[in-house]
Amino acid sequence: MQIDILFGTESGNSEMVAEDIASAIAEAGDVTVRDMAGVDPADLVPSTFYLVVCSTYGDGQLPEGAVPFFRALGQQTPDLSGVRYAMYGLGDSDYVYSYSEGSEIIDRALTQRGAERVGEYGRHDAAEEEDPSVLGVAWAQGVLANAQILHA
Ligand SMILES: Cc1cc2nc3c(=O)[nH]c(=O)nc-3n(C[C@H](O)[C@H](O)[C@H](O)COP(=O)(O)O)c2cc1C
Repeated sequence: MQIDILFGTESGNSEMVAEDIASAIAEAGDVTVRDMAGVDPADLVPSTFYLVVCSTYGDGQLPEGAVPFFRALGQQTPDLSGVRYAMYGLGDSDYVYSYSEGSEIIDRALTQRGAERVGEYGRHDAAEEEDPSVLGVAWAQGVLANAQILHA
């Protein structure tokens, strides 16, 4: 199955995580990594499974790279029925009132357009010690195994 990893980043962490996930799951099928900044949400299709990796900036805002994608979701209102995705948010719980909100903004916008979120909502907290890629790879492998896209 085609797996498309979409990252939304401001300072590069989400891109690094997306690339590391792609390397780890390369045997699952055709895996691509794309910056959300260059993705038209109207082009998302049910035959592809999407892994979305997105950080939070400002105070609960989208990272710069995710803004055009979010705007296009609101302006074009594409019908994303049948599209399945899983979400991994990067954030920092020191931002007590806006922890991981950027990914949640994208998550809400996708479900409002009819897409279906699948599996565990992954999160990396920069206030903790864990490596975002190690957690992200384990998250992706779990999601893909549960969705029977990747065999554990
Ligand atoms: C200026 C700034 C603002 C941030 N604001 C938030 C925030 O509101 N909520 C949150 O959960 N994390 C916040 N973070 C943490 C980032 O989401 C975290 O460092 C993440 O790993 C960055 O990923 P990126 O490099 O892909 O953008 C902020 C980080 C910076 C530097």
